[in-house]
Amino acid sequence: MASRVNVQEIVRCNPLQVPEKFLISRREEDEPKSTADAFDLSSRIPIIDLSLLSRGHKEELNKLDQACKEWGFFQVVNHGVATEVLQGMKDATVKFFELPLEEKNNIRFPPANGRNLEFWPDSPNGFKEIIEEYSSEVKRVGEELIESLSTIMGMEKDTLLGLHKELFQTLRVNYIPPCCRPEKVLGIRPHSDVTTITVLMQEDSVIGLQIRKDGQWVPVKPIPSAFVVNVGDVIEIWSNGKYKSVEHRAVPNESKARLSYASFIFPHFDDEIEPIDHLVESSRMYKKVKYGDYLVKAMTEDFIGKEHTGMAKIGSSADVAVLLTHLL
Ligand SMILES: O=C(O)CCC(=O)C(=O)O
Ligand SMILES: [Fe+2]
Repeated sequence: MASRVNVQEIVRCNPLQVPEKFLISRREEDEPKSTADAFDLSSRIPIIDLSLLSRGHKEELNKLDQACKEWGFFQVVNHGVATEVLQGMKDATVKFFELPLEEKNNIRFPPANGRNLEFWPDSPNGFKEIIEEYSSEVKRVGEELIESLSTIMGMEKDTLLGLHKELFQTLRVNYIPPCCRPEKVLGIRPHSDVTTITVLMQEDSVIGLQIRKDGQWVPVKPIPSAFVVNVGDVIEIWSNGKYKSVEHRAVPNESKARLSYASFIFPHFDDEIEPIDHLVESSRMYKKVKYGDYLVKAMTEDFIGKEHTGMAKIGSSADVAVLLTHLL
């Protein structure tokens, strides 16, 4: 198999030289910087107690509603996933990243079709097993959150889950090496997630995730053992824009590597996504899209930030282009 670019090797061989392709573009340099205001906003990112939420606690459901409307992001505590499982996942992953480069280069890339243990590497010892344990716990957390989303969207608890012909889940571990020029480099470019929801575990001691809010890049300060959850594009479309799939990015740290564990929860490729009738108040903002087509286009074309959501927006430039070709 052809070897892939390995950022650990790049940093090991030449820690002071950042390759051109990792430097932020001019367009991204125009982005707002994180200011004191951003740090202030950061302390207002909602914190949701899953045990209350799942028992139908009214106040907690209201908090979720506000969080999805105003932030698109929240942290989840009291989720019931044992600390040993969270730590076990982190420990095994660190061991995985310490494996020799040749061994990592021999790993097959899975097709993007959801959770399948067959595609995860056998070493380090116990890696597959902890991934399975961690992922099934995260799936339970994801399902409980989707049930509460269904409730706050004015539907029966199981309606949203039922709109998924099948509920898929994938796990991506992001590794961002320490970087000598953190202000010039982006670890993960600005994007919104093409998911129903994303459940992220971050390092307890390294800040890296930033979300776009009120024209600022707001850091999401880790709360030990909490998950960071964000509403994805699918919920934004189903709710006709009431709940926001918010742009976010990850920046490197000067002295420490940062790992993050993103579990993406999303529908079947054949599912058709469109605003749910009773959530359309005045005008319909999104048209019907086939999830698989939307995902593939979002992943393969050169979009920045939330540009790809234009594919589903009524009245976007993509729409006008189609109309023009029909008229000509
Ligand atoms: O590393 C992070 O905190 C964010 C990861 C992320 O946004 C993603 O994997 O989609
Ligand atoms: Fe993301």
